[in-house]
Amino acid sequence: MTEAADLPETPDAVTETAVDTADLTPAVSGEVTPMMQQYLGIKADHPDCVLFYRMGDFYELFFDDAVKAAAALDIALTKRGMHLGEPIPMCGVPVHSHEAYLSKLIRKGFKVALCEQMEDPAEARKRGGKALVRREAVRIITPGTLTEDTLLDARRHNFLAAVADVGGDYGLAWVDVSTGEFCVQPCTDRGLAAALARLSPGEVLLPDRLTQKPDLFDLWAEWRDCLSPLPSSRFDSVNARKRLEALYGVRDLDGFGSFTRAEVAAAGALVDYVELTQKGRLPRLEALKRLADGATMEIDASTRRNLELLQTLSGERRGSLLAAIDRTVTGAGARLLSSWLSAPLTDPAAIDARLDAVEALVAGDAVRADLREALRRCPDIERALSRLSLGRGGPRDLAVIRDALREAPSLRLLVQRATGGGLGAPPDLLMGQARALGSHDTLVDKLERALAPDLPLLARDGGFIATGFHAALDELKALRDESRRLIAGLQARYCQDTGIDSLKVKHNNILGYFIEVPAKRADTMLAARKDGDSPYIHRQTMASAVRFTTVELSELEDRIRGAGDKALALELELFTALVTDTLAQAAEIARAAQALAALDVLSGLAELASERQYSRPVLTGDTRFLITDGRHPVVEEALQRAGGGPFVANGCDLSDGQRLWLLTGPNMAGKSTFLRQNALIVLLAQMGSFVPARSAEIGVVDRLFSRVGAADDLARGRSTFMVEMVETAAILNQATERSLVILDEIGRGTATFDGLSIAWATVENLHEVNRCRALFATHYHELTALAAKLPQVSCHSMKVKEWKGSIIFLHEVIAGAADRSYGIHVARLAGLPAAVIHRAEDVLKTLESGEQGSAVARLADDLPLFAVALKRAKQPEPPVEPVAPALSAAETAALQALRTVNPDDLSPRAALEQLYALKAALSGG
Ligand SMILES: Nc1ncnc2c1ncn2[C@@H]1O[C@H](COP(=O)(O)OP(=O)(O)OP(=O)(O)O)[C@@H](O)[C@H]1O
Repeated sequence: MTEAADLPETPDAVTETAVDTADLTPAVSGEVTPMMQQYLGIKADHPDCVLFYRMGDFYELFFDDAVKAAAALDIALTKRGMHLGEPIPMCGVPVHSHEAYLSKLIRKGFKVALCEQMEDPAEARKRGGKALVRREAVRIITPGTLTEDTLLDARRHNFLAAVADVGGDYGLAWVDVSTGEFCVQPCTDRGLAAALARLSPGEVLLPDRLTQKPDLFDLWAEWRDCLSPLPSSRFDSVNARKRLEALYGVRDLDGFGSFTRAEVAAAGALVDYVELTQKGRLPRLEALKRLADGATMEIDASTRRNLELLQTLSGERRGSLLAAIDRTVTGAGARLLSSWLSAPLTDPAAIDARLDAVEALVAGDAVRADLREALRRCPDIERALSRLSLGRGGPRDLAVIRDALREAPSLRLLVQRATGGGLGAPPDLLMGQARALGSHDTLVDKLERALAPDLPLLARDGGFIATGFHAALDELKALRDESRRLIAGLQARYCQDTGIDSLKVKHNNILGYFIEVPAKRADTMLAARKDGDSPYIHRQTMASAVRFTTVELSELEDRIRGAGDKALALELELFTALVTDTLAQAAEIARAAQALAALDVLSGLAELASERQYSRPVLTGDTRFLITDGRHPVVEEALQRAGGGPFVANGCDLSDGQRLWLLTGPNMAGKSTFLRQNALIVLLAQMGSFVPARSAEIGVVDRLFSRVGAADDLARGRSTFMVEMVETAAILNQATERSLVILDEIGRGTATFDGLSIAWATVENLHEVNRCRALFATHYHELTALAAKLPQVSCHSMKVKEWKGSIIFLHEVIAGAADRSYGIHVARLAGLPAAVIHRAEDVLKTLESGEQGSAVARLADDLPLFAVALKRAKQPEPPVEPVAPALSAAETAALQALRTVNPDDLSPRAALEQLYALKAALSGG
């Protein structure tokens, strides 16, 4: 954030006296001042935005905008001027610190239109004393279109997404405006939910019409804070195709791949929106890429949340899988890692390509260390490039590009040394990155020569071109600096002449250079002036100081301003030329940026594997699942950090014949940890990472589902049990033979028998219908009886040791069902009062000896097979015959009377009377 102190006090800053009440108060009440007319005109063009109206060194907000923003920003709401006889509510933020306020507003869901002064106030004055400074909205800032580093998280993508539908098909497009990544994918409505969950966009554009579609109500509720509905006409696929063809300068978009009409409509609407918000300036957008349906593992939003992939259930990064595996050293690498983790692949060959690269870097310790060291020196090119292409970049963005590209040659050499893992040559994926790094010597050399060591954030602050780069500029700067030395000399002379030690020559934007002396010392100077023999001309009297100038000082100021203005103008010209040179190679630079990010991710994954002894998984096209000595990546790390005992590794074999594991065991024994660790191992394997296991053979998983943990979704009016059932329903309706399902304690949120029955039927459905690989943890020991009936069900339990009336959790998964649940032991551990524990033991004894237990145990034998139940479910329900209710004469009369009533014709009072009359008729009155 630029601090006030960084702002140059030079005469060239664009200023205007901050809010002048006169500009906002009409001479005749009821009229509208020219400035207010200008404001209202711009505001009318941006009705859905908060308008930041630039006035000198402030952005001012008026009327409703001021009221809303003052509350959201917690800043003072005041009143300034009059409009139609009423005072105008107003608040303002300083320009130099406005980004912090902007970021707060955007995070709270506002859109902001930035309205700038388009000319120097001096220019406006030339048109006439009262002429208004020209202003225009130069940009609309929305959550999905941010580019400033201060508004973005360096380690996270910020996607803007658009959804379109054409003839029942959906198309999803997304772009990261700050990096230029631009993709589309075809979707079904279910796939749409999973894809949005994967991208986690900051803003979602959609046609108005879709907000009314009942099937999607739930989905929109989930994204309600990010939705930007637009007129449906903006999603016209024919216009969108033309828009995209014009963007890429091609005659036919098919050269980029074949896209559905819905995809084209979504991508076109996105480009339009970006152009609209950037007021006609498009950022550099990469060639449109298509993510084929099924190319990545489908993971729905609740599974992502439950497995705490990118953040924990409480919303923190720390404690998530991402935080545990992130060893990247650059922002771009961190963003790519999070994309890979969000979208694990399903093609074994593509996964193997990544694993080959990781393996080569695991084996080459020295290469990896050098590579990571070089990457650490690479700043974020992607975002710098995007700011430059939007005309919003500064000298530091050029330096970023220079510094990162400078590393390309040494990185290329390092990659060529990555031949570890018994491979004769570096793996293809690494070599591909080495080539993509490209050669940028000429540009780097030019930027190295051009840029000064200390760079301002904004080009307009000047002083960023290195001495020696441009002779004419050096001359102007020498002249300007010489004049500044003369000013210092003048100050010394004036101190001596007046005998006032505290006399200073100062500068501000309104007066320019002036001489300032404390008020109590000014009398002699003022008196001398009256006598006519003083060079000091009075300019301004303040409470504590008096300001003067001299003819000499004014002349010097003109010289300084002349040289300074010329130097700055020349610097800006040189800046534009450097930006043009850089952008001419934007595509190559972007490729290099992506290669840097990929190298960072691959070497980070290798670092992780070597640090934590992960091993390379084997991915296949079948449905095998064999993990030996698997560990939970997050719990293992947490245990280690806390200095706890070692993590107990556990295997899992879901091969044919035991596709569905029923896992029983006491609370706290480690069931959830085991369930999750297997899901996380699959995720890691399919994203191309080594895994925390001695070995892992996994037939690629198409969809991953988890029903673990429980939380209310009060925002959507769902109780814990309802959430559980909605998630279970999604699994049973969607899991395929290639899916992996993790279910933790289904049915525990309701009455015991209801819960058991639901859990029972769920296991049967998974076994008979979904036929997927599944892990099912439960406290319902009765379920283990199913193992006898269902060939793929295999019972496992968590090993515990009883010792002196207490239990010790061994965290080891063993074959067979647990014989008891130890719930009361855990309750004792948790500190429940002894009386409650004793009473609970008595109750348990009674229950276990009673009839209920044996009744449940007989379930497996007595119930018809699930297949029979399934057949029954598929038969159409017999039509329900309407039964005419028998009514009394009084009821029939009341009903008759009710039919004749037209509620719209009744006043509230008459309605109440009718109601009394009906009640009376009912009781025969
Ligand atoms: N394999 C393991 N090795 C070492 N410690 C473990 C292991 N598994 C779990 N733990 C420890 O035991 C704690 C409880 O594990 P977890 O939550 O998985 O138990 P649970 O059986 O699912 O319990 P509940 O039924 O109450 O949910 C974990 O927080 C962890 O500290």
